[in-house]
Amino acid sequence: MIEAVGLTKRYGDKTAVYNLSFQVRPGSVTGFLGPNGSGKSTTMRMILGLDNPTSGTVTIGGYPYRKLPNAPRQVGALLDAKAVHGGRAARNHLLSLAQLSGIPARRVDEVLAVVGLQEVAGKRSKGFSLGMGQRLGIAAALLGDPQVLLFDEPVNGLDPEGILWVRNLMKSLAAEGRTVFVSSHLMSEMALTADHLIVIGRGQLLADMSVKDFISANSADFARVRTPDTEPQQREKLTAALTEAGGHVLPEQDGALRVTGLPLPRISDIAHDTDVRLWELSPHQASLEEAYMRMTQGAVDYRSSIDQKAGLMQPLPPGVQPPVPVPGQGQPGWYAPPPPQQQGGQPFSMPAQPGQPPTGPYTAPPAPSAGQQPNPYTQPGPQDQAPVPAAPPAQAPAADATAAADPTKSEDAR
Ligand SMILES: Nc1ncnc2c1ncn2[C@@H]1O[C@H](COP(=O)(O)OP(=O)(O)OP(=O)(O)O)[C@@H](O)[C@H]1O
Repeated sequence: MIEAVGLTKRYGDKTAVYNLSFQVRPGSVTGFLGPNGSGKSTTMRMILGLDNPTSGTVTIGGYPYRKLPNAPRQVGALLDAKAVHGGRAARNHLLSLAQLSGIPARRVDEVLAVVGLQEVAGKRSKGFSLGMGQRLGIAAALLGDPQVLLFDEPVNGLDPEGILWVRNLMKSLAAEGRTVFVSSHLMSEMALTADHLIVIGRGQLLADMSVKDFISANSADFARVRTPDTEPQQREKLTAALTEAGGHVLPEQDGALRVTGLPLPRISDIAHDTDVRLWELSPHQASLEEAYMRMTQGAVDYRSSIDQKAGLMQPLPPGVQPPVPVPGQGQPGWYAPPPPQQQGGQPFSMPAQPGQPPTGPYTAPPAPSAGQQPNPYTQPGPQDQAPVPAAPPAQAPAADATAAADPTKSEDAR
């Protein structure tokens, strides 16, 4: 089991991970989700002893990684598939890792077969595609037949067949009773692969629950109801009547209402009884991806904006209007579909102010009590600062935990 308690990591004045506590249990795949820069890789590096926590602890089977007896045989990891000596053939790369960890050479051919790289085992990995590199990194993680496996974005660059293969591999490793911890940006992929989810945003815990619970909490049916745009009082009248009847009504960005807790025929009857005309009454199901994006939306550091192409625009011909954003199809600067403006608080929300606990059923742990360190989230929000690309980690993670000691690494620089 992997256990983090109050894990915090600061790089100068940047807090990458804050007060993170969770457990990753054997026998299941635990998905580790969060937007870009939310602290997933930093957390994984701390688990593997490649970075020291500023405070808090993280252990594997009760030991910090560096004190774990025979660590490379107990823990395998894929952190950065590109962190290999590119001039070396795939088989030789694995052989050197095996030698360093006291693993018999014949194991190399076994793992090459598992990941499907036998045909290219004699080729230098610098010619490998992203997907082949991922497979080589997975082979390195499997070398010691470890009980605990960590994979940082393992499906990155894989084709659909490769994604399916990784999904099945993770599941079969967990079915053998191993602890499998796998990070991803993709809720849709994790919903198919993982049994349990740990979701973080800006280094803080947003959710720690089974996928089953996540699905039952988030895939509820809802009705979309639209009243005439020209008569806003009709919308208010219907909102009041539906709420009184026990429904939960959320206004949507484009003026429609999202109604849960009432079947469609009942909504229709209530509209009829209150003399409200309907322009739309349709059944929908919230997608998990949407629920995840809503959950993490307040914690997104890097948002895109509309490409203005200011210096490149041709003058429009007389009488032609510039295009306007289409309601419901996203807005400039939105990373995710905008959340409904809720009447009872967001179901998932980040702290509105640094140090304040978030509201909602899936919330970060309570703010630290007296004596603990204050929440250091004092960086300006994304609106307050120009977006900057995520800085690459100062300490390049190795392709697997054993590769940290790869003495050939400096040859890459030649
Ligand atoms: N060595 C470092 N020095 C300074 N800042 C760092 C370092 N490593 C990570 N960070 C910062 O810490 C934050 C968390 O980064 P991290 O790579 O852990 O996020 P992530 O969730 O893995 O992101 P992604 O999904 O984009 O890979 C980012 O703001 C990043 O810039």
